[in-house]
Amino acid sequence: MYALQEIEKLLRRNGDSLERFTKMPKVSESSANDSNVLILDERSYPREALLETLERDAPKMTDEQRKIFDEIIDAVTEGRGGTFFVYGFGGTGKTFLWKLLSAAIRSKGDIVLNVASSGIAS
Ligand SMILES: Nc1ncnc2c1ncn2[C@@H]1O[C@H](COP(=O)(O)OP(=O)(O)OP(=O)(O)O)[C@@H](O)[C@H]1O
Repeated sequence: MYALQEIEKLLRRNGDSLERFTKMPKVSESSANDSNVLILDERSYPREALLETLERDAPKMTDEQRKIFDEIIDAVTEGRGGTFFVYGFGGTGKTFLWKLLSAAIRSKGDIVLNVASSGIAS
């Protein structure tokens, strides 16, 4: 079904539709919306558990972690975006901070995509 929906979207962008291909199955209008499984997956993290993590660990943040957390969350909630380079010695809490940022954003149903550049860590 998902593949069909994607094909339908491509066709519509070009002024066409699966409707024209009588032998093809049809995509219902209702399933055409909110149908991207990749997006649905990213929005379906267990929010209660994320909120628990947030409530448990957010108060533990150091002043420095809190400052970075607030700055990044503000950029997200205000839709400003930005590029932030968080650095520090091993064991200083970068991953801890990253998990809290992910939990804060995902618990609202918003999307966090983790990516990594290979060859950078040493
Ligand atoms: N503010 C904090 N309160 C309690 N525990 C913390 C805090 N910050 C970090 N930790 C804990 O310290 C340990 C090391 O932190 P973390 O793994 O986030 O460091 P890191 O900077 O990502 O390290 P590395 O660069 O080696 O990957 C983890 O067990 C983490 O849960």
